[in-house]
Amino acid sequence: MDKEKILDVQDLTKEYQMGEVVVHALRGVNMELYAGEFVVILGPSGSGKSTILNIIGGIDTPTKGKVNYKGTEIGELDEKALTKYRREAIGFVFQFYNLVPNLTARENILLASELSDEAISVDDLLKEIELEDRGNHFPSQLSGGQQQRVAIARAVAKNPAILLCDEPTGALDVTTGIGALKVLRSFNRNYKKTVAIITHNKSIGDMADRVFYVKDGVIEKVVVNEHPMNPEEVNW
Ligand SMILES: Nc1ncnc2c1ncn2[C@@H]1O[C@H](COP(=O)(O)OP(=O)(O)OP(=O)(O)O)[C@@H](O)[C@H]1O
Repeated sequence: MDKEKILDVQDLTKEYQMGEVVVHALRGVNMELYAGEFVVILGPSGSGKSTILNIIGGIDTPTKGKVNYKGTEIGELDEKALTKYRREAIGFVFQFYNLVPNLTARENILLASELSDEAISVDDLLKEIELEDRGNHFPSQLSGGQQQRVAIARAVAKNPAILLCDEPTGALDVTTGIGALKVLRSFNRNYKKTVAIITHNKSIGDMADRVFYVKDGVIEKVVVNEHPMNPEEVNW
């Protein structure tokens, strides 16, 4: 069966006018995301990865080009519909976990689940991230890797179709980084969510179904892995 194309990105450009100089962050990006795929976006610093992710996620707008989500052009949505898209279709995970410090792990996840009518149960999520006995702990009482797992559960809680992750392992060491990748992979496989990860770490590409290589504001190459590795097999 053909995979469902969930997101179609066409000819995105993004320019910043910096005084006399125009910075071309994106120069015509085309990409397709398919339902249930685990996608890795690789590329050097400044190549445009975060810009792509932020535009896809509806938190930035392109200078030109289109993002089509399941048949809807997100550039044509009014503010209310765009907010709904951001809330319901997209989950974000960042390098620094951005948990609310005076809320427990459980409350951080619960807060996000209240944004959706189709939220995933917090107990299921705490189990999935192997922190079922730490739900009542505050972020400062958790390690970096544990906090990132809570941040991932929080992003998944509202049951979004697409999870966008900007350097989710950037602040973690190998062991805890692989722990975060395992959680992302299990959400991807168990809940059939599309997961897109930006990373500098080429070896993480080995666990992707599809790898996009970004260079100088364009997609230079797309590689499909017929046999993606398990997170624990990735040679960091
Ligand atoms: N607000 C802004 N104003 C001006 N230039 C910007 C702005 N945001 C991004 N840029 C420029 O756009 C280009 C792409 O930036 P982007 O953050 O998307 O790259 P990246 O591949 O995610 O980099 P990194 O891996 O270092 O995070 C860079 O040259 C950057 O300096």
